[in-house]
Formats: sequence, C-alpha cells, structure tokens
Amino acid sequence: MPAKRSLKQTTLLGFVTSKKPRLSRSEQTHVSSSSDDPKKQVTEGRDEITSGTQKGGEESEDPKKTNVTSRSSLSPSATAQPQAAPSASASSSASSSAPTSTSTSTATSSVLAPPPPSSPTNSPNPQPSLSPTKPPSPTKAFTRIVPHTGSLFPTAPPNTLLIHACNTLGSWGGGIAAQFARLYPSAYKVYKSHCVRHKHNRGELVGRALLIPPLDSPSLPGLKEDGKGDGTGPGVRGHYIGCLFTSLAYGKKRDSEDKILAATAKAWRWLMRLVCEAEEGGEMIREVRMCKINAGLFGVPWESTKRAIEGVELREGEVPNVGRVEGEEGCRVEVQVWEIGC
Ligand SMILES: Nc1ncnc2c1ncn2[C@@H]1O[C@H](COP(=O)(O)OP(=O)(O)OC[C@H]2O[C@H](OP(=O)(O)O)[C@H](O)[C@@H]2O)[C@@H](O)[C@H]1O
Repeated sequence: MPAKRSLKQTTLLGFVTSKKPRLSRSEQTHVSSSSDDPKKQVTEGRDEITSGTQKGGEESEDPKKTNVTSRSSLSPSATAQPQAAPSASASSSASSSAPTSTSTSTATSSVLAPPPPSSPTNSPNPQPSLSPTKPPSPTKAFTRIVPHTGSLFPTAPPNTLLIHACNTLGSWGGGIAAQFARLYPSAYKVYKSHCVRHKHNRGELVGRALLIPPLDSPSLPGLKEDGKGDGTGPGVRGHYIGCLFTSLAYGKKRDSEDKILAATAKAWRWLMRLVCEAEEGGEMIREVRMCKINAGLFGVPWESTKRAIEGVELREGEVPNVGRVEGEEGCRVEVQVWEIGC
C-alpha cells in the first residue's frame, strides 16, 4: 500500500553535498554537515522530497554513489533496498562528462514530511490506489519522449510529475517557471530555499535535480493554465514537480548550449534516480510530463535537448515504474512532452 504521510514520516532522499566520506546507509541517516545538516533540513526542507544524491564538485555525478535514503518512518523496508550502485558514471552513454571520482560524498537530505493538515497549501496529495507491486526493475532503459499538444498543466491528473528546467538562482520568474511559481507557491518556496541553501556552492547544483512532492493541494481553487486567476478548477495542482538544474544562471549569464545539454543529461539521470527512490519510499507518481525544456529562455533547440535526454542510458535504480514500458527492443521510460499548439 502506498505510504500515507504523517507528520512523523520522513523521506530522506539525500542531496549530498558535504565533503564527508561516504558512509554506510545507516550512518548516512545521521550525517550532518555544515551545509546540509539533516536536522536543519527537517526544519527547512520538510516539504522537500528531494533529492538524490550529491557530491561535491569533482565528485562522482552518480546519484547512487552518494545517495542517502532514509525512509525509516515512511517505509521501513525501503532502507533495506539494495543499493546495487553500479559504477554508474562508467556506463553513461549521454553523460560523457560524468565524473568517475567517488572520493567524497555529501548528505543532503530531503524530507518528505507534510505540514499540518490544517494548512491547505501544504496538504499532501491523496495517494492514488495504484498497486505498489511491480516487476523487478530492469537494469537499463532509455527514455522515450511522447509528444502531446496542449498546456502542461490543466489536464495533468493529481500525482503527475511535472518537469521543467531551472537555473540555480532561486527564482521562477520567467517563462513556464513563472507559471509554476503561480500555480505551485508552496513548491516554489521549497525550490527557492533549496537554492538558498546552496548559495555558496551553486555550481554543484548544475546537472542535478530536485523532486518536490505534491504540496499545493488539488482542492485549492483552480487557476487558468497561465496561472492567472481562477479557471481550471480542482485537479490542476496536487502534482510532483521535478526541477532540472540545467544552467547556473539565466539571461545573458546562462550557460552555453553545450553546457546546458551536458547538464540536462546529468540532471535527467539524477531525477530518474530520485523518482525511483520516491517510488521505493511509497510515492505513487502517476505519469510524467514535461514542457520542451531549454527551448524557451535558455534558447536551446528542442531536438538537441530531446537527443540528450533520450541518449541517457538509465541504469539499475534509475528506471522508475512510472512510464515504464517493456518492449521487444528492451525497456523504455515514456515521458510526455506537452507543447501548446498554435
Ligand atoms: N503552459 C505551458 N505548457 C507547455 N509548454 C509551455 C507552457 N508555457 C511555456 N511553455 C514552453 O516551455 C518551454 C520552455 O521555455 P521556458 O522559456 O519557460 O524555459 P527554458 O526551459 O527555455 O528556460 C528555463 C529558464 O527559465 C526560467 O528562468 P527563471 O527561473 O524565471 O529565471 C527557468 O527557471 C530557467 O532558468 C518553451 O518551449 C515554451 O514554449
């Protein structure tokens, strides 16, 4: 059964950024560092589902290698999941820039612990009654983009994961990010505080991702798809939000196209890992949607971004249940890309 969230439930899907040596899983749940003190995150990041794994700058970019996953209260069995961390960086097809070093790891934890039920903007989404049973995760898969026409938001059922590209400066001020900020104010706070927490090491965020659980309740009055005013009714929200850090900054200071594409591939792997961890912790993500990330303010041709994402070979622990299709030619993870039609 899907885990029902309570105040005491926590999911630590660690965003690791300290320079501490890698610890065992049991040790990792107690990791504390100046920048990513788990206790601090229980306070600061209690609405965060986040995050994979992290490491410091030159450390491995493989989420698995630094992963901190503590779901003791959410799903005790989850902590017993085998890590089976393959030498991830070695087999990445699309992330040639993936570091191979594993010298250090950090522990950033993200906490999936809902705020009081009385807070409407923070009410967690009811988990759908989907079967948690699944076939064993395949050891590799590729993402396949499935095009759809329409706005990303209005038809997305509750518990859909909506993905967009972000910079590390903590503002969802332009493009579709501004729509996210209006539609998902609680998620925006989580994103912003995450960026603030990393303000001294923003560079480490690039190529990583943040997974925010449904914090903005579907029972709230709806907004139009552009985020302005009422209109679309309940169900618009109640979504997971995936932030791909594909550029350090925005505007003229945005990264080069090549850097954005490399960061996109890395961040994609990272996010898929986070999704897997969330699923292991009992989260039931219903479908995955994204816009044509990088194709607006970042100015990267969509076809290049699509190639980068579809070129990432997802490995064990990175192949989520949601969107997974087993075909004759192997396993694929289908992700919907929504584009507003003319
Ligand atoms: N409702 C909707 N449904 C479906 N597709 C929609 C849509 N609305 C717009 N699009 C399309 O969505 C694509 C992405 O276009 P965008 O310009 O938004 O994003 P991007 O990925 O190039 O760049 C990211 C930086 O923009 C922000 O900056 P701030 O944080 O504000 O500083 C971020 O945070 C990053 O930094 C384009 O194809 C748009 O046509």
